[in-house]
Amino acid sequence: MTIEQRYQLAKAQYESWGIDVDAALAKLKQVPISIHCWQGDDVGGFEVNKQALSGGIDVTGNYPGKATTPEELRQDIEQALKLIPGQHRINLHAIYAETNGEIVERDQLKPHHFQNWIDWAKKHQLGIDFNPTLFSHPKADDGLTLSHPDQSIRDFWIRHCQASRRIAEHIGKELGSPVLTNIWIPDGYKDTPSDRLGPRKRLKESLDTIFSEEIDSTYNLDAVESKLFGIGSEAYVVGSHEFYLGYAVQNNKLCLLDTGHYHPTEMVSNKISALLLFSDKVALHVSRPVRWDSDHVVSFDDELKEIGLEIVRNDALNNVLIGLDFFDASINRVAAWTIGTRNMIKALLYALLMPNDQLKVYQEQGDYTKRLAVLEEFKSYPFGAVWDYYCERMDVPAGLDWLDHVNKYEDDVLVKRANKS
Ligand SMILES: C[C@H](O)[C@H](O)[C@@H](O)C(=O)CO
Ligand SMILES: [Mn+2]
Repeated sequence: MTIEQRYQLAKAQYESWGIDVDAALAKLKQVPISIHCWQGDDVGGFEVNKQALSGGIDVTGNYPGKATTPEELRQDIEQALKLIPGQHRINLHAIYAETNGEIVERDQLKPHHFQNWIDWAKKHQLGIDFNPTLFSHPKADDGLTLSHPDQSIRDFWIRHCQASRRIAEHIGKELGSPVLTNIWIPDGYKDTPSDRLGPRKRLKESLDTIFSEEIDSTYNLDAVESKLFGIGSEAYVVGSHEFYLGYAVQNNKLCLLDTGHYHPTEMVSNKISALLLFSDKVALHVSRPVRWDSDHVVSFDDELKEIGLEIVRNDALNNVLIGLDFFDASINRVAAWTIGTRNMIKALLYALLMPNDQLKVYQEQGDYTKRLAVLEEFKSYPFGAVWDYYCERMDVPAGLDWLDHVNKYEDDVLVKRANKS
């Protein structure tokens, strides 16, 4: 049976529930996923005076063929994009600046240091998102940045964040699409602090200074990302969830929820509807924590499906800015992007193919038996047939065929690259 024939059968089954499958696919096509560039080079970046990865995050594995130049990184992303249906965005960190062999301090970064990324994004019709990088730097060696007791260190990082917002504004103007600028800092303490309030007061003041410069939201949107703990900040993180939730709501900023940044049984899917009642937009870093904030490649698991459902059933496809955040160096990095991004899109499709309106009615009527029965029944509906059809229509490989392309790319490009270095 062809993909088209399998699709027609699946479509009929979904349509018996009143689900408009073609409309679901048309909607899906419009949803951009912000794909993080840092999966491609293990969060290295291209600074001339590059430092080891710090900030309490870690990448394990040594799969051959890591991108070591901006050209290689872009080439690898292009390969992944050929295997991912839809038109997406690329999420950059400030350390991916191109400075022509010159050492440029992070507080001195300018829009032109990202011109190659902008030109490339235009060529491939991609949006860009941005992150100041407040780690892997001598001024973050003690794990403190915007909350540092030393004013001069705080000022340096404030200037870096200000520079980042200006870069984002420029990119937003150039690409005609607002850039999400997300601030994440590693600040915290390994052991029980003797003062929790002081560092948080300093962080609040630093953020107020950073955001005191008005930037048009047509070009730039600001987000703040909390964390529960990191390596070396096990006891206390300055930018906790409550801190940033309060800050974002009070200051009209986006709260960015990273799925790896909460207690292991605390689910981001359960937070989205709560936040959307107080904020027009919410941002996500979809990741997969395995026992801790391990940043595994996103899997098509229960939590991912639940995130997709929460976005779709609350009609929030335009309100939830979906970004990815994982970095696995133990497998082919192009495959990592492909698997994780396809899974995110699959989760949205899965949600679009649910009888969400009926399920709400069952709940309102107190018919929890039917709610559970239908939710379970749909788990074995022919979702894969619709997914394959979508991939084929979007001109990317259906099923596992994408892996042949990755294997060929590995032989043609990655192995040769690894052998050269
Ligand atoms: C590269 C980091 O993962 C990223 O900036 C941040 O979003 C994070 O999640 C740190 O744990
Ligand atoms: Mn994150």
